[in-house]
Amino acid sequence: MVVLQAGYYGASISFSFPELAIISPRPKLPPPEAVIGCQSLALSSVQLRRLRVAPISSTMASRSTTQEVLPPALDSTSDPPPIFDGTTRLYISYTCPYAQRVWITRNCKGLQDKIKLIPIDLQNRPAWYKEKVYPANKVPALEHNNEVKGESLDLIKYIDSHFEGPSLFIDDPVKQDFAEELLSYTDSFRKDVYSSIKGNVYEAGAAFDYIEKALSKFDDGPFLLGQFSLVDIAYIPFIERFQPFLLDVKNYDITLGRPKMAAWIEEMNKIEGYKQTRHDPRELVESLKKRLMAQL
Ligand SMILES: N[C@@H](CCC(=O)N[C@@H](CS)C(=O)NCC(=O)O)C(=O)O
Repeated sequence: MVVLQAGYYGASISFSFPELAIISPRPKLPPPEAVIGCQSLALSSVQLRRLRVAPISSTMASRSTTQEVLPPALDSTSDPPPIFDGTTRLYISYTCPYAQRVWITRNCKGLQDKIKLIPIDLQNRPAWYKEKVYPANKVPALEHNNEVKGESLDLIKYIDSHFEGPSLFIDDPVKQDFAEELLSYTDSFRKDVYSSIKGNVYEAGAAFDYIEKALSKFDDGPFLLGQFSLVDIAYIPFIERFQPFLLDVKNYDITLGRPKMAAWIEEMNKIEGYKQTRHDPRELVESLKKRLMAQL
């Protein structure tokens, strides 16, 4: 695990993964006053060195550097917010990879003041969430213009096209076609890796090879469409979980022999809007282990 930690800017948030059952009754959250961002965290000297030397391009730098104070999660004892009062609200769980996609999108567009985060404790959900906000009773959900919408892949596109901030969709028909192909593969990707965790991990190789090949398609940048886009945002929460888990549990390094993947992860780790949503990899691994054990 030492190797892994050099590349991470951990935040003290625990993790939940829907297919892998439960971790703890209540996710461990940062104290209300905690600031999620590299400055507030206890970093090792290696991490600090990486942070100082990390080259951040001007485009990256403009992608939101707001250090946000995260609100505590609402649980069954919490009152609902004043729903449909005109405020735009993003209901998330700090531990949900699907919600993380939308949270990253909101951060990367610099919408911290326009879209209010409402974290929900999924293990002790408030009844009003299903009754008054989102009958599907899942996160993420977005309250906007007197409506509530769900589904992370729909929401990242919706936020990108309905709100201000830098566009995260690439205006090129060839890239757009490829974006749709990649987005429609996200679910199979997740399922393939998940089933390989239970069985032969080398079967996951094909899923990671697909990503490696995708990263080779455009040579105008290290991201899945060359330049940073919603497609990177759709995959990264799952890679963030699979990478440390497979390394720890199966001794399988997803970046070995996949140089594009290694470079992509390194570049993603420099995106401020993503960094603010990241989890401590040790907690990810421990949570996944517990969940997997519960299923065996
Ligand atoms: N397809 C949905 C999946 C969302 C999802 O499964 N969220 C989980 C948390 S990671 C959830 O809310 N689970 C609560 C439940 O199923 O009761 C999306 O992409 O938004």
